Amino acid sequence: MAVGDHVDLEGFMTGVEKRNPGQTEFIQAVREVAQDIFEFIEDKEEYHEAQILRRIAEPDRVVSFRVCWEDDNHNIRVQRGWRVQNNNAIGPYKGGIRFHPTVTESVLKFLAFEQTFKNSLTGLPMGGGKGGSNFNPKGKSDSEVMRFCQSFMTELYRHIGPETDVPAGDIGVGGREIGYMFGQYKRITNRWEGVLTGKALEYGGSQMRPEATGYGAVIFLQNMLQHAGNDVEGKNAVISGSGNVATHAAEKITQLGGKVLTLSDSGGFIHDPDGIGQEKIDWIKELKNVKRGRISEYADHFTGATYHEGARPWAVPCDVALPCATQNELNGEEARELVDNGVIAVSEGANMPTTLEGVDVFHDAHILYAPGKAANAGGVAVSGLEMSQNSERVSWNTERLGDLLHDIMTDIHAKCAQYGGGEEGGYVNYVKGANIAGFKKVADAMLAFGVV
Ligand SMILES: NC(=O)C1=CN([C@@H]2O[C@H](COP(=O)(O)OP(=O)(O)OC[C@H]3O[C@@H](n4cnc5c(N)ncnc54)[C@H](OP(=O)(O)O)[C@@H]3O)[C@@H](O)[C@H]2O)C=CC1
Ligand SMILES: O=C(O)CCC(=O)C(=O)O
Repeated sequence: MAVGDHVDLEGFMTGVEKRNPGQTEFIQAVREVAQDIFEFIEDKEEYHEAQILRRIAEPDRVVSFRVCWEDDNHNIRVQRGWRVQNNNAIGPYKGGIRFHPTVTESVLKFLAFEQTFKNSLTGLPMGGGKGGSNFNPKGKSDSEVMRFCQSFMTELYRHIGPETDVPAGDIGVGGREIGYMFGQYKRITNRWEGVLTGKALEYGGSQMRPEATGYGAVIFLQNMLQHAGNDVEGKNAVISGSGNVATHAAEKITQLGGKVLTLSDSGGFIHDPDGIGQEKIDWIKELKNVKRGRISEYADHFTGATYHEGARPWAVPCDVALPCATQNELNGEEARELVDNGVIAVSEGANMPTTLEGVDVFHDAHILYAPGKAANAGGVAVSGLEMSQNSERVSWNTERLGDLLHDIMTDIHAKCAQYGGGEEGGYVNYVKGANIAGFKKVADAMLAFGVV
């Protein structure tokens, strides 16, 4: 037996905490996975012997670099950039880039760790990675964003490639930023290749990629509800965020006959009892993606809607909730409020938006609860399909991609139900299901490689 084998969960977590001091988000993400995996591998000696979980919880590498750029007033600005390459057992590293002032190494390590399980769940050959910078694109001119992106890529390009690591967008990185980064990669390397996903259709992007994460989270929600004999139709939904994921989740809820009551940004949330239907969603997309405005402006524009400064939307009574903004945006108290108000299902468009205490509240109340690594996997899944289209030099149509997204989300639901089912009263623990199903494929690949 190898040294350190068969430590219990707490012993394992003590080691993770010692090796990653102060990295609270990373430690939280590892704990959430480890508690299920310890139970799963209890009688599976080969995973213990090969120290599989310990190895997945240690990124293959973390690259950190300086990003210098010049603002419009000719001041030299210095930011930090990172790429965390967590695990490439089943395919090239794959995962988004986040530009936000709250970005730290801990945040990117948690995201890359989660991505490893998520990408495995999609069934596509993709490993897990994530990158970003503490750069804040808000309030910057297009020229400033372009200069920052070019400088960021001038270092990043040496660590990525279509067979090595394929980044995409995340918070603060949308079509504009992907365009600037792809242009710079092409300029430096003199190669046109599918090194980024989330590209525009004109230069190798995929149909359905912008919609995929939000639509996927609602398809997963629909699967959970149908598995329990219910449906999205007629349900009131509370959604947080007003970016790519939130607006497309709202769109899909509306298409399936539900009513969206709220959206938010980091300033507060809007509540529209009449429902935020397609026309209003289009208005918000324009507000956020073109005018780069604040969600508070919605309440000035649409009568009947109210804006709640500095608050989150979880106290608004609803049937289903979709956190689609950021990590730890839904705590234990808010989860209890949702449960007390009669929520029946929660589907996470964001990554780790619910605190560990909040997750326990949902499980104790037997709420249908889908963790981000399963529910928001539609985005990276269509990114994987964008990679396939780029390699083949073809473009598939919207219908084909929509069908593939639907099938992949339905398959992820089935895997979660397989590994997370069998609980009292037929309850499915989707966290456990996602963790085990995601882990197993990566772990078995790692076993095949021996000690590397
Ligand atoms: N884009 C994708 O394909 C995928 C995204 N995700 C996850 O979904 C979530 C949203 O990403 P996406 O929609 O792409 O990002 P966007 O940048 O398009 O939108 C982010 C939204 O979240 C809000 N937000 C960001 N940080 C905070 C904060 N600290 N507190 C409150 N609100 C905040 C933003 O408000 P404001 O404008 O005020 O900052 C904005 O409304 C993230 O967790 C991301 O990791 C997961 C899978 C794929
Ligand atoms: O499309 C991708 O590669 C990654 C999307 C992403 O960042 C995520 O799934 O969290």
